[in-house]
Amino acid sequence: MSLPIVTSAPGKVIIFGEHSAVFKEPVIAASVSSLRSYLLVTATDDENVIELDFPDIKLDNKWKRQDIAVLKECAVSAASSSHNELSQELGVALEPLLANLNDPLHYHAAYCFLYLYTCLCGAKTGLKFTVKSTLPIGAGLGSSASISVCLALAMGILGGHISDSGDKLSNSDLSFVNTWSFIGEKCINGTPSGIDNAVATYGNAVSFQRQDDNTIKFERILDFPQIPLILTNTKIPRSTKTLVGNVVKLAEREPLITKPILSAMGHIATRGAEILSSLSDENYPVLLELVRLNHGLLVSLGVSHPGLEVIRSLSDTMKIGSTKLTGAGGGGCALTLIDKNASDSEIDEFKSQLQKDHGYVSLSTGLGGMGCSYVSSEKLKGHVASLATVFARDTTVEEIDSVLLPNGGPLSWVH
Ligand SMILES: Nc1ncnc2c1ncn2[C@@H]1O[C@H](COP(=O)(O)OP(=O)(O)OP(=O)(O)O)[C@@H](O)[C@H]1O
Ligand SMILES: C[C@@](O)(CCO)CC(=O)[O-]
Ligand SMILES: [Mg+2]
Repeated sequence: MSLPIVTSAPGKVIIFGEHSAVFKEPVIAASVSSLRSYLLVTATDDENVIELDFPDIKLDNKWKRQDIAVLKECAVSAASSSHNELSQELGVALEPLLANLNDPLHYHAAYCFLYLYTCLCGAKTGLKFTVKSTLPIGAGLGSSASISVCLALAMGILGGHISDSGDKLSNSDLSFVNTWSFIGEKCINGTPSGIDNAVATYGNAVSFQRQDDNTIKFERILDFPQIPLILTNTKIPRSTKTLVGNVVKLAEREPLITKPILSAMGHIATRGAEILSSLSDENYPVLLELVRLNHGLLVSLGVSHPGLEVIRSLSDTMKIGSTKLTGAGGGGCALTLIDKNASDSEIDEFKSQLQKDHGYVSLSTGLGGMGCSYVSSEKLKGHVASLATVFARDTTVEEIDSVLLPNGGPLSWVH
């Protein structure tokens, strides 16, 4: 395997079914292929270390060969056991390597990295992993899944599980990345449903339902319609792990109340999928209604935030469309599905009021597009200097996009 290598994965928007997905209800989500994470793997100067450089969260950490070597046995056993649960033994063995990381953002990112690395690459050293993302972190757009997918794909190639000589990722490559990025999501989030990593792996749009036996009913929706929506980032920080944990606790405390709420959310996702598969001017208002219903149920589970209600309330007042939180909620992003009667100037006014009065940022983006992808070292020849520049600290989104964004930049991506 020659270096450098670059991998990438998109963010996602959940249209219907966040939180209920964790309780094995159906969920529909689409990739946001213009907002992505990118991972560059290079050789380190000191071949006795592995280095993790996550400039977006100001984390740069190195581990020595002997620290990694002691994990070998439990990593082999974790890699060969069930891929639905994390290995407690490996978790305990990793603790001393994470002991200096007090910020939970750092801890979970490094835990995900080390868990995947030891399982997929063994005790190899001499590698540096640098991650840059154009996705807002912790805002509901699947940043954690996109970095897990980047890591799983790169480590799949480095560990010899995925060949980097083809011109396409095979179904079994994608299934490998999906399985291991789910493990990475577990390291960051505890009990994810697997929807975020599935969308970041496969791209486009996906309908997904975890079954009671933990298998997944999964459909790739290749002709997902472009629905007119506005994403608004409140920039209110929150953690998916905490929000999902709170809903799980509520469901344990009040099963008779929460079960019908969660199953109603599942019915919304099923109905939403039906409407999206035959979207027309006639049934479009039903989609708006489903967004309103879905948000109301999420509010009842306690995962909204006054800052998100500002967006919902303004879109109702101005009759712009229907708003729901997207992702885990508690802050982060809301999506507003635009009412076809809303004029362009009203939509502009809606965005600028949210910006002026609350400092919120509107993200205009299409849905769907490329899932995980990589550029092999062969195809990176001639680009090494520009890669060093964009993966440095403090590069802007525009600078990153100009070099790395698939379908626009100079690199030829395999996907
Ligand atoms: N660019 C990045 N660099 C390093 N770590 C990151 C990056 N992006 C995400 N992470 C990790 O993922 C965590 C955020 O994940 P979290 O699941 O809370 O939010 P999200 O994935 O953005 O939103 P959601 O899960 O609701 O879609 C961070 O705490 C960090 O550990
Ligand atoms: C809140 C949640 O439903 C979506 C987070 O993007 C959690 C999950 O499904 O893993
Ligand atoms: Mg996440």
